[in-house]
Amino acid sequence: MDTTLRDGEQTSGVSFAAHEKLNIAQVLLNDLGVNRVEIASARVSDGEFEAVKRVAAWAERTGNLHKLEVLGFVDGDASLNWIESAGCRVVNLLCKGSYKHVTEQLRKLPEQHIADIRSVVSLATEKGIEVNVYLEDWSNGIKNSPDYVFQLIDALKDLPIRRFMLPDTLGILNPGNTYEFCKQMLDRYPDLHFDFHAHNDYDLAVANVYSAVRAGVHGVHTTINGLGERAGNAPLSSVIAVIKDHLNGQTSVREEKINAASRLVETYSGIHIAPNRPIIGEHVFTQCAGVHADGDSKNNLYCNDLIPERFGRVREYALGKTSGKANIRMNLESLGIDVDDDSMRKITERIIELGDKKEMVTTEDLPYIISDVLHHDTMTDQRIRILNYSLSLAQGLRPVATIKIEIDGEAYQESACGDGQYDAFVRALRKIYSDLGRPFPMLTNYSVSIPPGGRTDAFVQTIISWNYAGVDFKTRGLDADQTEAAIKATLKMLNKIEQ
Ligand SMILES: CC(=O)SCCNC(=O)CCNC(=O)[C@H](O)C(C)(C)COP(=O)(O)OP(=O)(O)OC[C@H]1O[C@@H](n2cnc3c(N)ncnc32)[C@H](O)[C@@H]1OP(=O)(O)O
Ligand SMILES: CC(C)C(=O)C(=O)O
Repeated sequence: MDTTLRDGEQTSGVSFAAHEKLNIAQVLLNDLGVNRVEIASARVSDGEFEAVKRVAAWAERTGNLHKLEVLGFVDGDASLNWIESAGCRVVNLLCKGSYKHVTEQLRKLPEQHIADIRSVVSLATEKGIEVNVYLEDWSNGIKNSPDYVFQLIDALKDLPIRRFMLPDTLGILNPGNTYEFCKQMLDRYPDLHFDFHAHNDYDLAVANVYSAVRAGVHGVHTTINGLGERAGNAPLSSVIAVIKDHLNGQTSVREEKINAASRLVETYSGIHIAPNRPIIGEHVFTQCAGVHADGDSKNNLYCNDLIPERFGRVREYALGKTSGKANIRMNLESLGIDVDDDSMRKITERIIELGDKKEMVTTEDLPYIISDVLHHDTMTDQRIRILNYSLSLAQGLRPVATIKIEIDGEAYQESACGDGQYDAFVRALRKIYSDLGRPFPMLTNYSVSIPPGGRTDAFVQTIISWNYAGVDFKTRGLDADQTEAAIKATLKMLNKIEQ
């Protein structure tokens, strides 16, 4: 069960708009093939009610309604009415899984709490709403008040409850005791369905899911990109890979769709994915060390089972201080450039030198480096050139760009207004491309930074991400002026798409 839209939205700073919730639910159920999604907590807000209504209407039309779940409270008919009016049919009832939570948060005796739960379950059954039960703070409960946990389950086990869901609410478990506690539940209640819900406070969420599955739980909860309260939940990407590769298990999730889903949630949530996050991080399929690149060219000696293509990604070879000839050759090959051994040595030396200065080098920088190092103009191979441009910026007026470019020796000129100087530049460029009937890539990200480590000569680095014919790539420009850096990155893109 994926709870990106409920626990994931409990990440500090995250709030999904209704259309974003709908889109994420569609991606989870249609593209990824997740079995169930938890889309909200009941009673949260009017906006949340509208969002749930919208997702439920779509799910009803497409036969997915039984896969939508909403967290509800033990509050008589209040949560149930909310869920019913929003058009949903499954409640995940938030019951207290530790003695501490019942007595200190609800300030009730276990018997009173059990009576309240019974009454909600009975109301839900009357309304035709299916019930799953969360045992909130179960990990603490099973450690410190197991008698209460068993009293609760003994009292509920014969009610129409489809699943009992065991949360490690505070992320306090480790792989050893997750196994032990889950096994205890499964052995004591062999006829009940148990889900495990991990939290990542000790960075053990995925390891704990691994142990819970080994112990035999029937379902696990995940979120895209590991979003969730505090340090988050178990990320779907890693859980799917671990179940397949380490537990020899099968899931319904289509691995090759994971990357696109992660990027979508990254955009909607505004929570950046760390570049070294397994499976989905930007750099996790990039080999940096020369020895690794060399080994890959000799029967993929440095590849494991996490083949990037499994997850809709590609292997890359970084260029920098730790590059050897193998890294550079792989990149040159991808550009269709062949150089002799002496030139290769000189290019390698220059890239190492740039790496020593903390400069980032991308594949698209290579033709420029080659021109510079070999003192011959490989740039004559460049089919597109920017001949002239003027950018205007005036108080109270929209910026205007006039540009003149050359494509295969033919010059073209256009002007356009934009929201900023670079936007105006790109709009003018788009006009030329559109008049010529040439496709133009989609700009998917734009970041400006000082090169890592800072530079005294005040250079700025603009890295632009593009998508062209379904392929994602980046180009980089370095200049004292931010807009000029972006224009340099754009020129690299224009020539890259011609290859
Ligand atoms: C571990 C988890 O992730 S649990 C996540 C549960 N989901 C959420 O909390 C969703 C977001 N929450 C909200 O929008 C709000 O907190 C609401 C609408 C649920 C309640 O709002 P408020 O009425 O303002 O109460 P507030 O948030 O201050 O306190 C929570 C109340 O719920 C009670 N409560 C806690 N757990 C439960 C439960 N399982 N069932 C019923 N009531 C509960 C608390 O005892 C407290 O009641 P009190 O005010 O009478 O002491
Ligand atoms: C909803 C609750 C049970 C939860 O997310 C947790 O305890 O971690």
